Parts: sequence; structure tokens; C-alpha cells
Amino acid sequence: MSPPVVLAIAATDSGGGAGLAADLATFAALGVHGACVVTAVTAQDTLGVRAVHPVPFDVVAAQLDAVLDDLDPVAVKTGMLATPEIVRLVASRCAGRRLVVDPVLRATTGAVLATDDVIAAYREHLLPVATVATPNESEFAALGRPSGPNIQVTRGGDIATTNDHGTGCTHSSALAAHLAHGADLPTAAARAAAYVSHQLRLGKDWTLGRGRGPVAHIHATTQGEIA
Ligand SMILES: Nc1ncnc2c1ncn2[C@@H]1O[C@H](COP(=O)(O)OP(=O)(O)OP(=O)(O)O)[C@@H](O)[C@H]1O
Ligand SMILES: Cc1ncc(CO)c(N)n1
Repeated sequence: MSPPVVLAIAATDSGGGAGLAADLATFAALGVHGACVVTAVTAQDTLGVRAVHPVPFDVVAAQLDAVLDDLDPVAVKTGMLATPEIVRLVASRCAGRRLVVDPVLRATTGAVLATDDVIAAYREHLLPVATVATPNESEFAALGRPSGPNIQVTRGGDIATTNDHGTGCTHSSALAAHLAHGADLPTAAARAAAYVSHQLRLGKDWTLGRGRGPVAHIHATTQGEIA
């Protein structure tokens, strides 16, 4: 039987820890086929964001059309959306699907990844059509503390690790993957949290880069076969 298709609409992270790298690794670990629409390219590592280059709107729209026309994803997850036009496009094309919105406004390292007009577009267009939105506390405040059953504010956790770059991306991708497998929202949320904490524990002693390292997305699944 074919795996469910999940689409990630997000930006790249050259360091491989957050953004689409985290999304696609999480999809693979959780048994769904991942499609991806690239909204921006970031020059980034475990220490911070050096540059952000948005992909032209027409190219984002063409990627989205291609995936929606051919692969019919069961669930969609959004990460960094880069411009208000892209936020509006995603809202109009993805409404009605199982839609997980992770409003990426800042990197863990503090870099600003969304301007005020992007935040306004989230409030007006994307949050109202989300199945669930997963802002962290500071993103929740920046969005004006929206209320509703589909708003699930995320809060770190008690695992002591500096390898937490991209945990929000990993968490929202796991949520989308479990929704795509047919879980209801409370079940998908519990499984996503369990996946993130399990993988955070596996990678807590890794030393990749000089800053905040990545979550060990698929480590347990593959290490026996390739070591
Ligand atoms: N140190 C931790 N211990 C246990 N669970 C954690 C920890 N950090 C994150 N998590 C899990 O991951 C989820 C998302 O984390 P968090 O709220 O820190 O994301 P974020 O701030 O959006 O991350 P980022 O901006 O790096 O992508 C949390 O709801 C929690 O389930
Ligand atoms: C590309 C990208 N998306 C999301 C985040 C949030 O962690 C990041 N640092 N970089």
C-alpha cells in the first residue's frame, strides 16, 4: 500500500537542522512520503542565520500547483513562509486539507524570519483555515495571542540539551505525519510530542557544529542497518 503524502511548505536550512531538512527527515522517519515547496533559501548553521533569499512568488506558486495537481497531499505543514503573498497563497490553496501551521517568525538563535506584514497575513488569512497552529510562546505573543481550539502553544520541555535547533519544525512535521496517517488531533499531538522527545534524547550528546545542534531525526531507525 502507498504511504500517505504530506507536503511541507517551508525554507531550506543549509545546516540541515531546521526547515525543510527537518521536515523531510521527520516524514521519512514516520512513514509518509514528503513533498516540498521551497519558499526561501537561508544561509544558516548551528550558530545563526547569515542570509535569507526568498524564492520568487511565481516559482513558489508553480511548485505548489505541481504538488497539489499531481500528488494530492493528505496533510500540509507550513514553516517559514517568507512573504505576505506566500502566506495568502497557501491559505487560499490549502484550506480544507489537514493543515498544520507552524508560524516561523524567529530562529532559535534569535534571527527575525518574518516581518510585520507577514504576521498580519497569518492572522487574517492562514490561522483561520489551519487545522492546528503551533506557535511557541514568543510567536504566540507576536501574533497577538489568538484564541481558538486550533491554537496549540508549544513550550520547550525538560530534556537538558543544546541540540534543539529546529525542534518546532520537527514537532509540526510529526503532527502533520500523524494526521496524514489518520490520527485525530489529540492523538497526533501526543505522538508528535513523544517523537520529538525520543529523538531529542537520542541526539543530546551529539557535537555537530559549534552552536545548537540538530534533533536526531531518524537516527534510531537507520543506525542498525548502516553502522
Ligand atoms: N528540551 C526539550 N525537552 C522535551 N521536549 C522538548 C524540548 N524542546 C522542545 N520539545 C518539544 O518540541 C516541541 C516544540 O518545541 P519548541 O516550542 O521549543 O519549538 P520552537 O521554539 O518553535 O523551536 P524552533 O524555533 O527551534 O523550531 C515542544 O512542544 C515539545 O514537545
Ligand atoms: C529555514 C528555517 N525554518 C525554520 C526555522 C526555525 O527553527 C529556522 N531556523 N530555519
